[in-house]
Amino acid sequence: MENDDARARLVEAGRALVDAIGRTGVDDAALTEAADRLRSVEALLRAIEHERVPRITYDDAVGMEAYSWQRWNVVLPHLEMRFDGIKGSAELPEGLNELYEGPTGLLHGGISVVLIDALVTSLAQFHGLRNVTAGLTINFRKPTLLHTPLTVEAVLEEVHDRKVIVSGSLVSDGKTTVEATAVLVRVER
Ligand SMILES: CCCCCCCCCCCC(=O)SCCNC(=O)CCNC(=O)[C@H](O)C(C)(C)COP(=O)(O)OP(=O)(O)OC[C@H]1O[C@@H](n2cnc3c(N)ncnc32)[C@H](O)[C@@H]1OP(=O)(O)O
Repeated sequence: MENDDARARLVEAGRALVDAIGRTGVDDAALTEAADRLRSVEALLRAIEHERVPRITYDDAVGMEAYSWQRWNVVLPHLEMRFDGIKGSAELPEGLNELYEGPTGLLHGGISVVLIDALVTSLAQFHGLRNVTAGLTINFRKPTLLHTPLTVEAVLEEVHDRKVIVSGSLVSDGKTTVEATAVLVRVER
């Protein structure tokens, strides 16, 4: 990829912008001016486009003990994933903010599912098991607070012919708030 530092700076600015758009209380004239300016920034960026948002490929993920998931995607939470044998984990040291709110002050359950699904499927990929999620059982045990450190955890439980079972959980400030079991099915590509 081109210069990682420059792209990281852009993505960080983009994440801050998305947050500011969500919370702004400025008047209509300022909203209109902001929209016009953003359209010109968009045109600048679209001068050269990738077909997809750059991300790690399946082949690169096999055996890679640490990687940044969705580092270049301002829409999804960025996770620093680590893999060690049958275990995987990912940290969000500052937790997530109101952009991801479900019940007031709490993380939306669907976002918890995204975090867990991302880690369990990536753990299987680390082991060279190319997969899609076929089934996911989720239990929301406790509310997950916003702005609270989060850890996502996964354990590779069983590997069958095509089926792979991985358990996952979300830990918020030391408490397990969400537990999951995923049935992954191995696919050709
Ligand atoms: C970092 C790198 C980034 C690069 C790559 C990043 C990819 C990461 C993926 C991210 C995770 C996702 O979001 S994945 C997206 C969401 N998921 C999907 O779109 C999947 C849609 N579903 C399908 O395509 C299909 O249903 C499949 C492929 C899952 C299965 O279809 P199939 O190939 O015809 O196989 P089938 O015979 O039905 O099933 C195979 C075996 O699995 C079992 N099985 C199938 N479904 C289930 C189920 N829900 N619960 C229990 N078991 C099941 C069957 O009983 C059978 O067992 P047995 O007879 O063998 O015992």
